Amino acid sequence: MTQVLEVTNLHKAFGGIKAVNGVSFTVNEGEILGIIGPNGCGKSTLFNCILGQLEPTEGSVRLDGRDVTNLRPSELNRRGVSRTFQLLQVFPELSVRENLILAGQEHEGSMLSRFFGARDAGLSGKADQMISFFKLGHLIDEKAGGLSYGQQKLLDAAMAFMAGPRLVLLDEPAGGVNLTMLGDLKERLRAINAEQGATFVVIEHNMDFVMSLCSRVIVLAEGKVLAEGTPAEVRANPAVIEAYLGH
Ligand SMILES: Nc1ncnc2c1ncn2[C@@H]1O[C@H](COP(=O)(O)OP(=O)(O)OP(=O)(O)O)[C@@H](O)[C@H]1O
Repeated sequence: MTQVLEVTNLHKAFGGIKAVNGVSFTVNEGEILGIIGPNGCGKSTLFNCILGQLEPTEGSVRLDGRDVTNLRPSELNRRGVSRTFQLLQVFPELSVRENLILAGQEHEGSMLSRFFGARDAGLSGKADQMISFFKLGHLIDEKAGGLSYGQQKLLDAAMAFMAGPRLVLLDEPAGGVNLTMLGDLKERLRAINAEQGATFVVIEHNMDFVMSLCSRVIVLAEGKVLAEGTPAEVRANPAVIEAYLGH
């Protein structure tokens, strides 16, 4: 099995707070890995250390066997690592298609696109593919700001996959999304995984969403890995029930 991501003994302290305290895990090619845990257990800090937004105090991050610890987010993006944010990053004044083209341009490192708008640069074919894949065809020319919150989340996910990246990290994709859209989002994420072999890691509070989407789940508690396994194994783990599920 090919390992896409390997996190080894990662630590991040903020003064006396050990937000991430010796976390190690791997993500295999084509896998959907879920990371769950109670509020404040270190999920976002872990993501931000992997993505170059925070400098780990200790430990390493490898992508396809190469050390990428402390690389800047833009460099990681060029190497095929993409992410969504807890708070939406879509551009409300731009159309669905323009948002997707812009996401593709940013992957290619053209931050100038932020200033000069979404020029095509050969990306519209790919944008149309994503629009059809994420079933956004009826909204193609709508301004992103006019979409429902759930539709914007779908667009946000489509933007992260725009560059056909090696690895996508999804930060609470289900947050604030209604049940119908949640079903659509899950179905589309499953499909992109099955049909395109996309590898991704999902941080999520919504337990049902994680348990039904992910092939493997890691449970964090107080900055450490408390448990790891299939959704069924994790659900049955007494330590997990005590620390998280029981609340
Ligand atoms: N910039 C920071 N400065 C100081 N402490 C921080 C900082 N960022 C996070 N922390 C602390 O680190 C710990 C882990 O926080 P983190 O946001 O990573 O948890 P989380 O699991 O993502 O929480 P949530 O589910 O609420 O988003 C918390 O105690 C938090 O208060």
